[in-house]
Amino acid sequence: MTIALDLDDAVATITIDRPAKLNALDYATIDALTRTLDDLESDAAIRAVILTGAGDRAFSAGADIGDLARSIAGGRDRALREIVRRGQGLTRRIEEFPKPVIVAVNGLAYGGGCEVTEAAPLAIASERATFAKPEITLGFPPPFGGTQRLPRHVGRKRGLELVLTGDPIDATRAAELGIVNTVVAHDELLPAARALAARVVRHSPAAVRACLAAVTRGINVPIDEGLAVEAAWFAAALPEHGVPEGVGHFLARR
Ligand SMILES: CCCCCCCCCCCCC[C@H](O)CC(=O)SCCNC(=O)CCNC(=O)[C@H](O)C(C)(C)COP(=O)(O)OP(=O)(O)OC[C@H]1O[C@@H](n2cnc3c(N)ncnc32)[C@H](O)[C@@H]1OP(=O)(O)O
Repeated sequence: MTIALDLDDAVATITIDRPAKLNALDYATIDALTRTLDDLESDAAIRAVILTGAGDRAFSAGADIGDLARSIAGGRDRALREIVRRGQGLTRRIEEFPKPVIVAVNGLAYGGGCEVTEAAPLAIASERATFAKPEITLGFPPPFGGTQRLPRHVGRKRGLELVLTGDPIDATRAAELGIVNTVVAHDELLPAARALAARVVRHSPAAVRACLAAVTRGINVPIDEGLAVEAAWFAAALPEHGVPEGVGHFLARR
């Protein structure tokens, strides 16, 4: 099995476990990650997901180039089906997952490793982490959303600098660009990710889901459409009857 899963109270930690291959994501690993996400989504006891890589060198060196080569050798239709549609669907899944996915970047995050970090709602980097979009060196643009999310989040010129050069940036620069929320000492990475998860899961699942969805589905639409998204998810967070638990707690304080 090339992923490991640890369940600790309300938080699940998924570890990509192919350290000899710098946690490159072959199709078997991608499919295992997808199945795990399915299970975690339906497990009401799980309220947040941490995704990290095994070892100290890599979060993920991206797609397994051997698998990519086999898909591409099979022709454009096979490459589009096996790489682009599969991958765009998966990173979109992470982006829209109804529970917070926190990427804990424990090393290099290249290609798909960088795209997964871009798609996740929250990310913390080890001070040793580096980020790159080397797909251009392989002869194609990033196919898992990497040409779409990054420029939207960091601006066209800063996004294009990463996509067009393929050059790595360090964790500090990634934090400056907003690719990650914060940078911590290497040994503090998982404790920091767990602490962030704890700060979120202390709130009601309905409120967390509504906040995630309102931001994710509203961020790229015109403001009036975004306000309609916000209104819909405000309504979705309210109970059928009475007031939300947090309102009741506040009013009952005295
Ligand atoms: C919660 C659920 C989450 C769901 C997540 C799933 C989302 C799907 C995302 C995956 C697909 C995204 C598609 C993406 O847009 C396209 C790509 O990612 S293309 C690949 C991009 N990556 C690269 O180009 C990096 C390639 N690697 C390198 O350049 C170098 O390895 C390095 C990173 C610079 C490190 O160099 P070195 O330190 O010298 O180490 P080695 O090169 O010797 O590597 C060690 C070992 O690992 C093997 N390896 C490294 N990278 C890959 C790889 N991408 N694919 C396959 N194998 C890789 C390398 O061959 C060595 O193995 P060995 O030869 O020793 O057997």
